[in-house]
Amino acid sequence: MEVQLITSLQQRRPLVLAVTNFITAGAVANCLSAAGMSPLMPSDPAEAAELVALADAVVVNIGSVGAEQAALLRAVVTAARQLKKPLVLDPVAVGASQARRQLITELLAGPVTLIRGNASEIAVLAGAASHGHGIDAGDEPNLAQVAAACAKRHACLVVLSGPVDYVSDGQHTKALPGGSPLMPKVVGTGDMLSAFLAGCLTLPMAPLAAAELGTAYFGQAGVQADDGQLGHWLSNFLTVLAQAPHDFGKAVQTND
Ligand SMILES: Nc1ncnc2c1ncn2[C@@H]1O[C@H](COP(=O)(O)OP(=O)(O)O)[C@@H](O)[C@H]1O
Ligand SMILES: Cc1ncsc1CCOP(=O)(O)O
Ligand SMILES: [Mg+2]
Repeated sequence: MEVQLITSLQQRRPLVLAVTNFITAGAVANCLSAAGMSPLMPSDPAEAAELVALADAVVVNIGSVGAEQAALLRAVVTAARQLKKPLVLDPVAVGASQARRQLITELLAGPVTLIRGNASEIAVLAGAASHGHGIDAGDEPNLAQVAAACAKRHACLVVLSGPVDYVSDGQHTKALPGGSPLMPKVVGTGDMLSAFLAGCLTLPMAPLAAAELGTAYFGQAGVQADDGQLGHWLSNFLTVLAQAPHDFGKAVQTND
């Protein structure tokens, strides 16, 4: 069932409009493309409404928080809400600066479909103590509760990633093991997961189930891409994503 859904998604090639950051934009575009999705990265707020209208799903990421990027984020988020597109928010390093916290508060004044962040980022958005170190997560306790609290507070789905990923709608929280210890060492894996989940929200299933499927699928692809060498992980991962999903459909199914 899950495998058929992923195959149908790849046949549709959903257009994912992605405002990422200047560090990981290329990796995110290649990840989406390998996974059978069509990436488009906007750069001018003036074209936001037109590009969002073309998109099947939208992901925004606050990794680069300059004034121009903030204007682009506002324009894209506003258009996504007006046009009722699935909208994923990635609060990169939100605990690191006042500017990031302000921007996130502004972007979360309206609804989003899903927030995807690491444990420290989600803790900040849940109003809990957090121990992040720039883009990296610190040690945070009670991860399932933190994910659920964040989902309730912002009335959306939450994916809290890490050695175990937690997917929550505030009422139900699922823990999904998977992934590789190499993944937090490759810059951009979180950004890729956020963008990938935006595309998964176009699946013909409940958004919570789509978020669980997408998170499990990404994690299993991450396991398969691990040959023990950090420098190989990203190219292996693109190769695994580009394979027909039946090649690792079993692993996805047993993860549920
Ligand atoms: N120690 C780990 N073991 C296995 N997978 C991990 C580990 N840390 C992160 N991941 C995986 O890496 C991806 C990105 O998560 P994370 O590193 O938390 O995001 P970010 O890059 O935003 O900090 C997710 O798919 C997650 O499951
Ligand atoms: C290094 C860096 N600096 C600002 S954004 C960014 C990339 C963050 O990517 P990820 O959260 O996926 O590791
Ligand atoms: Mg991140």
